[in-house]
Amino acid sequence: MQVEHIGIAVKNCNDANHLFENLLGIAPYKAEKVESEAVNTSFFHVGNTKIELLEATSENSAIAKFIEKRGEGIHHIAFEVEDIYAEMERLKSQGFQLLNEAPKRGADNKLVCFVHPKSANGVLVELCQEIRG
Ligand SMILES: C[C@@H](C(=O)O)C(=O)SCCNC(=O)CCNC(=O)[C@H](O)C(C)(C)COP(=O)(O)OP(=O)(O)OC[C@H]1O[C@@H](n2cnc3c(N)ncnc32)[C@H](O)[C@@H]1OP(=O)(O)O
Ligand SMILES: [Co+2]
Repeated sequence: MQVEHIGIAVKNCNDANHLFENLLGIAPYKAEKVESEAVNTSFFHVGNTKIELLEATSENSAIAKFIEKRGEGIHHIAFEVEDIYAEMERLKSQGFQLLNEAPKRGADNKLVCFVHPKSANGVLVELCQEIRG
């Protein structure tokens, strides 16, 4: 299985873009607003995976709540899956608590589903499957 991306909650995407440009020595390859999650994102390629910076666009965003409670930092790990519907069924039957009933549209042309951190050793897990065709 491949780590598709690591999500990092930031207060300000512009500032964080500069910081990560300096840290990694490369520029972000894309920025995308995801309305359904109330976030602005930007992405950096790192080896076979990506860093996703996430800034809240509303105070109801999961990112705003996270930063309020815990401050900036690593927010989630996303795993790439071939068949998100099958993985959701498999994880449900294993007792994991899924945060959405059906996959939803994420950034970067992906269908995504989240697993509650309370059922995954305190780690918010995102499953993502590329939207094909
Ligand atoms: C664009 C897309 C993409 O890549 O395509 C994205 O990534 S969007 C990324 C943004 N979207 C999401 O994260 C959507 C899924 N997330 C959610 O539904 C929510 O953020 C939850 C994970 C359910 C947490 O919500 P909320 O804080 O309101 O719930 P809560 O107060 O009941 O929190 C329950 C406990 O989980 C902890 N908690 C909250 N967020 C956490 C996180 N990211 N990692 C680890 N623990 C976390 C809280 O501190 C709390 O712990 P204590 O009980 O110990 O105090
Ligand atoms: Co993500």
